[in-house]
Order: sequence, then C-alpha cells, then structure tokens
Amino acid sequence: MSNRQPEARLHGLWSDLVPVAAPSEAPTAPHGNVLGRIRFTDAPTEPALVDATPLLTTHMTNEQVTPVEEIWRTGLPVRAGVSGDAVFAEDGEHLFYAVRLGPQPVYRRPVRELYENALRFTWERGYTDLVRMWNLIGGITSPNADGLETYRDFCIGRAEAFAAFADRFPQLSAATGIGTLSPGVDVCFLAAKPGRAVHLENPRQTPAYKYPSRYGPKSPSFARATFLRDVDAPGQETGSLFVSGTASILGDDTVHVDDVAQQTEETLRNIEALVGGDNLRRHGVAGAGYDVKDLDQVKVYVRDAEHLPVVRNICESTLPADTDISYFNVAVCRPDLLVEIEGVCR
Ligand SMILES: C=C(O[C@@H]1C=C(C(=O)O)C=C[C@H]1O)C(=O)O
Repeated sequence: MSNRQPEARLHGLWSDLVPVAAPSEAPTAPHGNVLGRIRFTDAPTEPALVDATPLLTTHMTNEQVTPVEEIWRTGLPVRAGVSGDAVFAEDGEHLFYAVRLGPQPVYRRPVRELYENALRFTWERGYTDLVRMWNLIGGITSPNADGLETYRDFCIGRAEAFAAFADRFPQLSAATGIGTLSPGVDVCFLAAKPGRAVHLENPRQTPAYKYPSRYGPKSPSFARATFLRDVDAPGQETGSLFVSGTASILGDDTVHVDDVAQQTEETLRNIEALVGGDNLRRHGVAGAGYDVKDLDQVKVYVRDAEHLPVVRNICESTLPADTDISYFNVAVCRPDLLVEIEGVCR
C-alpha cells in the first residue's frame, strides 16, 4: 500500500493495489469498507460476491508479472448484491459494478446489451455520474469472426449503448480499454450520485469520442480523466482525479512508433498536461492541480515483455519511490501502441 494513501477518506473513495495473498495471509482491511475488488491473475472467473464483496477476476498476469488485487474502499456502510450476471455494491454515494462477457464471434450486440443493462441499473439506483470505467478485452487487436478488429467491434456496441442512453448519461467518464490474456470482455466501473464528477479532456489530444473513422466505425466512448469531488467538502476543491489509460497519442496520431522509451515519456507528458492546474481550471476545477508525480495506484500496460525493464526504469525514475505501481504484459488498443499508463491523483 502506498504511504500516500489518506488515513481515512470518510466520504470519498480510495483504492489499494496489493499482491494477491494466499488465503491464510489475506490482508485485513486497514480502514474502510470494501466496495469492490478486481483481481488481476492468470485466468478469468465469473464475477461473484466473495466475502459479501463483488470480485471481478481477470486474466492479466503471466510469468512476467505477479498477480495483484485492486481493492476499492469507502468510509460508508456498503450493501452488495447480484443483478443478472453482474455483481455490485453501493454505499449511497458510490456504486461499483462488475460483469463478464464470455468469448463472442462478434462483440457488437452483446456489448451493447451489457452496457445498456449496466447503464439502466446504474440510472435506476440514482448513481447518475459515471466516474471510472474499465474494459478489459481479450484479443483486443485480433480480428473477430467478421474480420473486424475486436477493439473496434467492442467500440461499436459501447457507442450504441451510450447513444441509446444519451438523455440519461450525456457525459462520458474516464476509462480504460486494454487487452487481457483470455478471450471475453470484463467490464467494471465506479459511479456516483449526481453533482460531484467533472470530466476532462487533454489539450494535447483529440477527444477520443471525436477520433476520425480511420480508427474504427464508432469512436471510443470515454473522457481523458474524471475529477470526483469529495463528499462534504464545501468550499474546498478536494477529491480524486481518475486518469484514463493514456498512451503516446498526440492529436489522434500514435507518435514514436517502434520506440518504447519515447512512447513512455510522451505518455507521461500527456498525463502531466492532463492533470495540471491549467487543464483543471479550464474544466472548472479550482485549485493548484496536480503534477505527474502525484499519480498513484498506477497501472502500466506493456505490450512486449522485453520492454518491461525500460518502461519500469522510466516510470520509477519519474514517479516517487512510494508510488504504488503495477505492471502488466498485455496488448494495447492500437497495434502500434507499446505502452499505456493510468492512475489516480489525490
Ligand atoms: C489509449 C487510448 O485509449 C484506450 C482505450 C480506452 C477505451 O476504449 O475505453 C480508454 C483509454 C485507453 O485505455 C487512447 O485512445 O488514447
């Protein structure tokens, strides 16, 4: 656990990235109630309530990296449940929702259904601000049964669902769309009661939802970051800035093709521009903003195992020593992207 984690954020949300422990050494929660867990390990499992808590298990580790679990916590009392294939938990301010879609010849229609069910459920429970979404996609850059790249196929279904719910969810939140090591799609997200989320774009990048059609028939449905104001912090701009999966893209172009070190550095510059005070103020969030060094609960996705050492080196020399960083050896959403980075600034 990072030393920079707040002792207690009674009315916020926070997370830890911890090694997956053997049952006998299961970590005891240091503080707060568990809203949801995401286990990054060597095989997928259907989402389930485990210890009365939603658990999503996704295949994202191999012999290159160690399994980890991301644990989302809240200071408020939590109630968990099952809705169809999905598991969820809510605390009256926040919702965590997780669902798995097994392997499909074509993802468009089942992804649309998955997202429509999720958005309907979320809306009906009053968590009308999406905060952070993860789309963990097996074979992300491989073709589907029709020859269309799986990520592009996925993006169509997701975009259709958001179009159908545009009256209720007019704004897209921070997200990640990244490869996993087994076919199928794992989706989980955090949403909040209205009035606390502000969605940000990056001045160095074209909004993803405006990408031109050469990247796919429907552009990706996400914002570059979402700031979630703390509950009960009147007059103070305190909260968490959820940074989407970020890569070496300027405008809409991949830059530094075939150069992993430069891609990593460009990605960190993109994050710096996104989280800085100028960009926050441009989006109506007051305060000093953040520095890339404030990024914590960092996930670094590296396409090729042989690039792990150089990416680690750059991340570890840029980010403070007490930063929680997990590395994954998985494909990124464009075949020419070698690395992607996400995290949370607090
Ligand atoms: C890397 C990019 O996109 C990736 C795909 C996303 C998605 O489809 O939800 C979100 C962020 C990134 O994980 C990008 O377009 O810059």
